[in-house]
Amino acid sequence: MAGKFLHTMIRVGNLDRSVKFYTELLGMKELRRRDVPDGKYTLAFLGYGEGNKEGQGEIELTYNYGVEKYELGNAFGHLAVGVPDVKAACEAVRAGGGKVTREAGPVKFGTTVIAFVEDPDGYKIELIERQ
Ligand SMILES: C[C@@H](O)C(=O)SC[C@H](NC(=O)CC[C@H](N)C(=O)O)C(=O)NCC(=O)O
Ligand code: NI
Repeated sequence: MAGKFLHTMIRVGNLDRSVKFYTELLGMKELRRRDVPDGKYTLAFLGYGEGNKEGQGEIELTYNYGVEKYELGNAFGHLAVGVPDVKAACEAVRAGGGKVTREAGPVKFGTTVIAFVEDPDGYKIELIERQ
């Protein structure tokens, strides 16, 4: 079956808090937002460049009215973002009040430089060094 990866959806407890994190600290752009009062939820789609329009994946932030916290469980791993300089990206996240949970350095048993940061809901985001 032909297909195209479009997005990953995560539920967040405060939409503007998450949009601020992904745009101001990770450099994404809010591409569109859709409020669905009948379903009591709001969606915000974020990504780099034009997102799906230029073949890039997007993150779909889902806010359910009045739900401020979720149990993340032990199944979710991480989202991954490619950046030219992981160490600098970690410093930018830290300077913006974000949490770096694994400092920049070669991946265990490998050579690619990675780091991990957490978003405001505690979802892990892997930063991978790539030009
Ligand atoms: C726009 C598209 O990418 C969507 O994912 S909307 C799908 C819709 N989402 C929700 O209902 C989100 C709120 C819900 N309370 C939740 O937390 O998942 C959805 O899942 N619709 C169900 C359906 O059967 O249409
Ligand atoms: Ni979706």
